[in-house]
Parts: sequence; structure tokens; C-alpha cells
Amino acid sequence: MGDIAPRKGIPEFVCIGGTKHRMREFAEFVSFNVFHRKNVKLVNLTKHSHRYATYKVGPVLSVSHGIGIPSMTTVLQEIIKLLHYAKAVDPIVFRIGTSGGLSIPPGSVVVSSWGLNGYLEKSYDIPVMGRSLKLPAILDKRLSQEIYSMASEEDEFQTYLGGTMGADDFYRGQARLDGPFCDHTEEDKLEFLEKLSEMGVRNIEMEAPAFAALTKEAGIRGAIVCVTLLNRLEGDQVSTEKGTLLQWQKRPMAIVAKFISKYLDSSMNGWK
Ligand SMILES: O=P(O)(O)O[C@H]1O[C@H](CO)[C@@H](O)[C@H]1O
Ligand SMILES: O=c1cc[nH]c(=O)[nH]1
Repeated sequence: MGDIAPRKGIPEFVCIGGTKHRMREFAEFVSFNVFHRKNVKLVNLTKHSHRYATYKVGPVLSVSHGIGIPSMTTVLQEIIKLLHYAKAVDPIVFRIGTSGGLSIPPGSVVVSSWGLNGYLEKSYDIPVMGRSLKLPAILDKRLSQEIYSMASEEDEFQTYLGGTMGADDFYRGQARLDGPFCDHTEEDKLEFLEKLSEMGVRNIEMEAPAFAALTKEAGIRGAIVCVTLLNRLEGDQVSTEKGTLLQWQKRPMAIVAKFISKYLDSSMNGWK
């Protein structure tokens, strides 16, 4: 146990997701379900930045990232630097999010195997000094399978393993017909969504390829676990009532918390 004690205080798990509210809830969820602590006083460690929210519960950091790739990659790169300076040993970064599903029931959870960009390539393409830098958007296979194995037949929802398209736009970029601008037909949309399904894409959100690429480039294991708010083959509007949507957002939290709990139990590193 001698080499384990100094790890106290160093993040081993980082979980990021779009909203400040969700990431505070995740910190509460972990505190209660992983560490069995009630009513912990959570402090937003980055309150004065006004940009993102960060909570820490034992070895778990819970951080909001806003909408889309530029916002998410900004905070993800700050986290990669932080993990480096903190000398974190083999940390794992998760994204818990929401998405639109493809031919799966709303409320299902998707554990991503890879990210797909808007050009249907498994890569994250960033313009750097006038040129396009292309980074592969493949997630850690073993980790995604281990997380997928956390799903149980007793869950009241289905969990799937598959590709995730990360679009640069919520409306046209996701083939929606209900945005302020639309230059495609219902037929075009369905043809596109069917094509994605055939490629193995299970859901669409707005960060997957960049998250996959940057965690891979950093040599950090990363996983994406998203709930689907609707079946895009059946519509564009998220019409499920707010209370139900908030309950559904707890599903990725439950899977990730279960994984963290199991991981800490097996590593016996003194956190629990
Ligand atoms: O629920 P979050 O984590 O914000 O993720 C999804 O929701 C946002 C769009 O509403 C995008 O960021 C998309 O990726
Ligand atoms: O359809 C959806 C739902 C959530 N987030 C997205 O980016 N798309």
C-alpha cells in the first residue's frame, strides 16, 4: 500500500459533459453511489472562470464542456495538461452526454466505439496554420467493451455499442428539417440517416470525433457514453417531457459510476 497513499488527491477519472447542472449532478451521484457519502458540500472549483464548472469527489473530476467541438476541446486540452502536471497515473476520461439515436428506442444508451465527422470519416480534422490536420477518431476498444459490459438485463433501458457521429451543427449538420435553414428534403434526410446506420453509427451528437482523437493523441483512455433523446428516423424535435429527459440523463451516469466503482474495488487503491 506504500506507493498508493501519495495518489490521494490526484484525479484518476475525469468525466465531462455539456451542462453545468449535469456535471454537478454527476458529482453528487458519484459521491452517493460510489463513496456512499450523503449531503457532501460540492464546490465549483472553476466558478470564477464563468465558463465551465468543475467538481471534485475523491479521485473523480466532473467538468462541464458546453456545446460542440471548439468548446469541448478547449476544456479537454486544459484537463490533459492538468493530468500531466498532477502526474495522474493512467487516468480515464469519459464524456457523458445526450444524442439523437438511429433506429433505437429513445432513452437508450450508446457506448461509442469510434467517432465519425460530418464528412463521414472516422477522423477529427482541424485547420492548423492554413492546413488540415487529420487525427484518427478511434476510442479505446477494451475500455468501451468494459463499459458496455456494465449494462445489465435488469436495466430499464437498452445499451448499445456502436459508432457516434459528431456533427458541427445541430440542425443541417444532423440532417434536421426543423432548423431556420434547410436545403434538403425528408427523403434526403432518411437516406442519409439510413446510410449512417449501415455504417454502424448508432447516435449523433456534437463532440465524438474530437474527443476520440485528442484522448488517443494524449495516450489517455477515453470513452463516450450518451443517452439518446429521440429516434431520428422518427423525427427531429425533442418532444419528451423535461422530467423524463432529466431522468434519462442519469443513465450514462449510472453506467460510468458503476464502472468507476468496480475499477476502484479491483484496484484496491484505498479510495473507498
Ligand atoms: O448533452 P451534451 O453533452 O451537451 O451533448 C449534446 O447536446 C448538445 C446539443 O444540444 C451537444 O453538445 C451534443 O453533443
Ligand atoms: O439529436 C440530438 C440530441 C442531442 N444532441 C444532439 O447533438 N443531437
